[in-house]
Amino acid sequence: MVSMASKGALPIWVCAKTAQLQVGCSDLGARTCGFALNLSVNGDSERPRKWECLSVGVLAQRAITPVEDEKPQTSGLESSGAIERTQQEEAKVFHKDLNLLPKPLSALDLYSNSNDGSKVRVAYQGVPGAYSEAAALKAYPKCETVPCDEFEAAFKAVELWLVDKAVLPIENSVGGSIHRNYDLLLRHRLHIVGEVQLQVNHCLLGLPGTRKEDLKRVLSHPQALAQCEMTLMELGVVRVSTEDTAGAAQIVASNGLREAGAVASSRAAEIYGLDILAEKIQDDDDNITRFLILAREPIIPGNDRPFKTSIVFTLEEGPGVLFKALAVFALRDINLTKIESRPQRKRPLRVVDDSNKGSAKYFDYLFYIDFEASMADPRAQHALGHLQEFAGFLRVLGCYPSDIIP
Ligand SMILES: O=C(O)C(=O)C[C@]1(C(=O)O)C=C[C@@H](O)C=C1
Repeated sequence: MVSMASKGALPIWVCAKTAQLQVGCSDLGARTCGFALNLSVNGDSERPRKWECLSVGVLAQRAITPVEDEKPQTSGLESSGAIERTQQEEAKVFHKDLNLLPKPLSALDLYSNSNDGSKVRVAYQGVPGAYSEAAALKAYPKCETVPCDEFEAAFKAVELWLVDKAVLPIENSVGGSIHRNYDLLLRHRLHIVGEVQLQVNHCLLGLPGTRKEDLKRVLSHPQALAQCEMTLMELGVVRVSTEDTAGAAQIVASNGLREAGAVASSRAAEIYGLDILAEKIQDDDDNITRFLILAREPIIPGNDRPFKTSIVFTLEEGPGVLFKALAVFALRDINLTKIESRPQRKRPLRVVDDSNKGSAKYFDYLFYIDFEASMADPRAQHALGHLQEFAGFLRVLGCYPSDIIP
């Protein structure tokens, strides 16, 4: 079967002989994109000979699709006679409009040279209208935003070259850390290449014509519900968790829920056709969420503007080790902006054998630290060299320009 590679999606190539599937532009292109799927049905590991564009995936929204020339070579045997004619007929049927011909993948498709991010595809968790999407647009005003259902899907989308970057929330000034993303940072091998600080002004949304007094339930992301605790207490509504704030607005709108409201952005109200029943309903006026921008490659640390570095490490057992670890920064006048500890999942308990007093168990932690210095700064290099003396494990998660709220 051959179907047309429409604009806005990735082609899936199938080998007629082995039924191997490959997603991407060409043999080379797909490898470059890092997601060749080889599903051999009969165990035949022979190099595929005849490739057809089977269908287009829902994996991506913009075309990164091959031109005819980019198809993997067909052997002389198979390109002869009837097969060749059939292919020519198919080509006529499917490529009448030259604009529909897929464009070759170029370096510009993968990296942006422009500051507005017009060539960048950025994954975020949630649906259009989520704050994470706003954060992506703050970082790359003309980027193409790609919604993902889970944080992990956004990590994977970058790893699989489906997108260039991911923008994910890491902490909020009221609600605190988003632990899931700390854990995922360690599990995945992406690099932090930037941060976005976003002022989050929550609105209470409802179907057109509803009044906030009529609401019995309010739906939103747990972080957003926590950030609006006082307003929601006053309203006396039941709080219902959703995957993201805009998703809550979508549920209220698409189900025509008259007795339910959503805590979400004013942009979500616009997108899903809801009324804004109250504005700035967060407990703290300065409600800031900090997002991280993740990419496959690190950026070259600079010292032309303020930079931050994020690291994660473990410490060996001993008195004052955390104090010593933090001192490596204090000694060099390096300011720490964040410290977070997470349990070491594979080794949550440490058993200390002391025959006089029995066995004591302590929790073992991973420490995440952000500090205000670039890795181009010798102070930061020396601090990390010093830290290695106490750390069992140390990884630099990224070095990136600090963001500011204007
Ligand atoms: O639900 C959204 O809109 C999100 O982008 C997620 C999120 C979060 O996880 O903290 C982002 C910003 C706000 O703090 C509330 C929710």
